Parts: sequence; C-alpha cells; structure tokens
Amino acid sequence: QPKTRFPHFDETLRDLSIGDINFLQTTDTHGWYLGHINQRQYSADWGDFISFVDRFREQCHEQDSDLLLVDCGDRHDGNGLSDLTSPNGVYSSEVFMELDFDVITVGNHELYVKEVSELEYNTVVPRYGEKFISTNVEYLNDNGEYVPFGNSTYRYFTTDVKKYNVFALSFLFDFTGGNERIRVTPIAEIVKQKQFLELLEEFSNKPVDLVAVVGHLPVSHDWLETEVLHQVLRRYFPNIVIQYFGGHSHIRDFTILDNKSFALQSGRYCETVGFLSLSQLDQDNIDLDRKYIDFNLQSFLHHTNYSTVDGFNTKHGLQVSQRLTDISNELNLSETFGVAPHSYFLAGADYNSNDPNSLLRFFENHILTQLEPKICHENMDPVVSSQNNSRMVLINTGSIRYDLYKGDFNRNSQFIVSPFKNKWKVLQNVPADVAVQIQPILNRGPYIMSANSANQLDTSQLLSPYQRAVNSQMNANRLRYGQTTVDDLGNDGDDTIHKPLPKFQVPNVIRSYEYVDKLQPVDIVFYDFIERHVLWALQQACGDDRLLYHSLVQQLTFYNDCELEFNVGELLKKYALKNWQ
Ligand SMILES: O=c1ccn([C@@H]2O[C@H](COP(=O)(O)O)[C@@H](O)[C@H]2O)c(=O)[nH]1
Ligand SMILES: [Zn+2]
Ligand SMILES: [Zn+2]
Repeated sequence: QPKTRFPHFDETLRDLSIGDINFLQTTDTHGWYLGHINQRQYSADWGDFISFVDRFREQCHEQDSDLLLVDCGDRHDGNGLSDLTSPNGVYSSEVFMELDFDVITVGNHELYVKEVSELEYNTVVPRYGEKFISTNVEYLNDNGEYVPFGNSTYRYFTTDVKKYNVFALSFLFDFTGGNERIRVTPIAEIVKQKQFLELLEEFSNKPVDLVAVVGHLPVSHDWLETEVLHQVLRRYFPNIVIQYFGGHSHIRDFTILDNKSFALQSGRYCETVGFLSLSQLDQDNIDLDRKYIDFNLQSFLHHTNYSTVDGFNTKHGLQVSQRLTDISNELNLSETFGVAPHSYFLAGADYNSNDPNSLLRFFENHILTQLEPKICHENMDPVVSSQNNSRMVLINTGSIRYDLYKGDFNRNSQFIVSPFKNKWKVLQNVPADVAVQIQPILNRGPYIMSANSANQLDTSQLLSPYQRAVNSQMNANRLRYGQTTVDDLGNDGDDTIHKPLPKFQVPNVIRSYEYVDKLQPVDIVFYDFIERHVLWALQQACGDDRLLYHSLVQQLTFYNDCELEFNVGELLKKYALKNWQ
C-alpha cells in the first residue's frame, strides 16, 4: 500500500449518533482487504479498519454503550489477494480473521467450490466459535453428517455494557449453486419446520432484548424471503426489536419492516462500513441512526475524533497492514501487465449507446475474441467445425465484477475485473438465424444468478424502490462522484456527501460475433456457469424444431481445457500484454 492512503477531501462528513447499542457491519468484502488502490474514496485497508473498530469501541464504551460487529458473508472471489491462492482465500481469510466479530455467517461465495467451503468450515468456523452461525446452511462433514455451517444455528449472548440479551439467527437466500458438501434449506421451508419453530418457541420464553438476523440476502422490500421470515419471527417475538443485517446485492440500503424492526445492508468490496445505533429498545418509539461510512482513513479518523493517522492507528492495525503488504509482495500482486489508456466502466458507461468507455463493449470487441480453442484432454472430442464456422463467445455480465481503471493493469486488477475459473463449452453448427436470437432471449429473461437454476430475478429488482427513486442530492456540481443512497430514512445516510455516479442498465449477457458471412453456421461458445440458461434460450430459439434442438445439444462439448489459463481474466491479461505496453 502506498503511503498516500490518507485522502484529504473537502467534503463535510455527516456524524454518527451513538446509541445504547451500536453495530458496525461489513458484507460482500470479496477479499478487498488491501483497499482500493485506484480510488482514494475507498483506500483504507483491513488494518485501518481494525484500528477504526478498536477506537470506535473505546468511544462507545466511554458513552456507556455497546458495540457489536457483524459480517454477512461473501468473503471470496473478486480480488487477487483472495483468488491467487489455492484454494482461494488462504491468505485473505487469515487477514480477515484478525478482526473479532460478534456474529458472522456464510454467503454464496463460500459455497460454490468444495475446497473453498472446506477451508471456510475448517478454519474460519473454529476461529469464531459460537459467533459463526448459520440457520439454513448445512455442511456435510467427513463423517457423512449434515451439520450447521457454523458452530450452531443461532447464538444467544449478553452484551458487555448494557447487558442486553441478544438472540441471533442467520439465513442465506435460496441458493441452489452449492457444491456437494452444501445443503441450503430455503427460508420458505425452514419456517415450517418443527425444529426451527421449537427453537423460536424456546427463546420466546427466555429473556431477549433484541433479535438479530445476520443474513446473506438483500434487505429491500421486494425481496420476499425477508417478509416471509419476518412474519414468523414476529409471531414469536411480538414486541421485541428485530434487527436484520443483509447483503448479496452489493448496495447500501436501509428498510423499515415495522415500528420495531429494521434492516441494514452495507454495500460491497470494502467500500462501505455500515453503522447502526438503536436506543430505548424497550419503548415503542425506537431511536435510531444509520450511516454508510466510506472506507477511507478520513472517515475513520473523523468518526473516532482523531486528527492524525499516527494517533489513530493501533499496533494491531499497523501489524495487519504490514502483513497485507507482505502477502501482496509474495503474491506479486503489483506485477504489471500493461498500462490501460483510459478507464472502462461496468455500469458507469452506456453499453447500449456503444460508449467507448463501456467495459462490456470492450470485452465484446477485444477480449472475448482472444479466446482460442485448444484440445488437450485425450478423451475430449475435437471441435470439428470451428475452422470454417462463425463464432459467438457469450458470457454473463455477472462474471465481470468491477471497473477497469486507467493506468497500471496488474495481477490484482485481473482478478478484480473477472475472478471466476469457469470452463468454456461450445454448441456447434448452430444455424445463424437461431444463433443470433440467443443473446436477446437471455437479455429479456431473468437475471443469471446461479449455474443450477433458471432464476427469478430481474436486474433492476436488485435495487429497492427507494434506491430506484430519482436522487435529488443538493449542490451536486461542487461534489465528487460517489455513492448517494436513498433509503427508507431518506437521503442522509452516506457519511460523505457525493454527486451521484452515472448508472446505466447492464445487460444479462454480452457476446462477441466473429463472422465472414452472416449466413454461416455459428459455434456458440459460453461459460459452463450459464449452460442451463443458454440451453433454455436455445430451446426458445429453435421453437417447434425439437429435432434441431436435440441434435445441437447432443454435440455440446468443452471448447478447450480452459481452467484458469483461458478464463476471461486471463484473456484480459493476454490483451494487456499485447496492446498496453
Ligand atoms: O462461477 C461463478 C460464480 C458467480 N458468478 C456471478 O456472481 C454472482 C453472484 O455474486 P454475489 O456476489 O453473490 O452477488 C452470480 O449471480 C453470477 O453472476 C459467476 O459469474 N460465475
Ligand atoms: Zn457478493
Ligand atoms: Zn452473494
């Protein structure tokens, strides 16, 4: 980390208002513990955050208040620090675990790959002991038994200062893409199960001052699973505060479920620390504050009343920052592959109007076309038709995770832009009139969330109605671009006042199309992660011609032995080495 991490912004910061019980939330960190090198706004690292938590706890305790720390999962996939080890997360988990959490749980990114789940279960779960919980995710252990993915399905504890009794639960959304060690019971089912209802019954008869649900699911009103859960919890705890913490959709959000129930979600990628305070838990009118703290030293110092970094940093925080530098060197994260001539934006530039700054257009025109067929495994059928056919290479935009910044493009940036190690498959000899329909069909269809199911979500639904509302921030011209959140409490949640970032619609899938003549049959190449979705679209495109659909599907095969060597991140590196020197 360069020493210039302390950003000097002119913006006035909104203060946090400490209450009887206070929370700091992280979610969807995806291994970004080194901080954002290209964005000063989010340039603090995990060591700085550790100092912040310690300093803020001191402040809360001085005011006779509690501080609890929660993490809602998705700690893997999205940064070289996490994804350059095998299994991914070896070093990033070590760094993450330097911080004590009061309640912690899993996200879907701890569950795709078996080795990642094993690492998580065997190291992170024991590290946090009773604080690591999961109510609806189970792990198949080496004895062949399904056990909670965590120490237990709940945690019941008493806070240090106010001696509040907290009953904590944790839920993952209805995720169907887990590996063979994972079993997820959807919320809609678990709320009918005897064992779960008995647990609620048991604790409704114990002293409980607060029910805390630390989950990996969005908090927006249109996410129905939360509503289903809330109705059941309210039956058992009619007059107790129920506080939800959510994640997964990577936004800042706060919703009000009823007069004693609220939900906070704190963004992604170590851009945001969520803050929540609650006071007068036993009254009908709860006093509360929520803030979305930008992940930088200026915010951290401001909220802990420090004026110098030297005074603010704790020994532990500095040690963790040093460890991060050492790991970064060991993994060679700053090895450069070239210099990007300008920035490319995922949602910040308009894909539909062919904006040259659109990352997705750049991928279609220059990156996907770099893919080469390569047959290495003896038992793999050669792709016979590729030489003469046209070719489409199709990916889900969910596999592209972040903007690509002007300047140094290095080993870390490669994983930041696209970390997944998916394999390529090919449908051969697809008639051109059928092939051209695949992308539009998928883009009209539901958002691709998981490999295993045709899913239900519309991309725009990832934003709550409040997020979608037009944001009329004040004095926009003098401010810097950044997050501008509108939630159930209004538009004063961001600790730093920003000018809203441009945000354009992102399609579900993008594709390159290489052809000599548009009538030629097409080889459609795509990530195995979206196989079910592509076959669904192919079926639609074939219409009544079932024979054609079946003969195409029969020839479905791997395109190459691609593994990491040819994933989209590697193609980007290949392009940078050739064109950005
Ligand atoms: O192998 C993979 C795994 C995931 N994806 C994409 O990631 C999102 C889920 O990410 P969250 O951080 O949980 O929101 C999923 O919808 C896919 O779009 C992928 O492309 N390949
Ligand atoms: Zn996530
Ligand atoms: Zn997620």
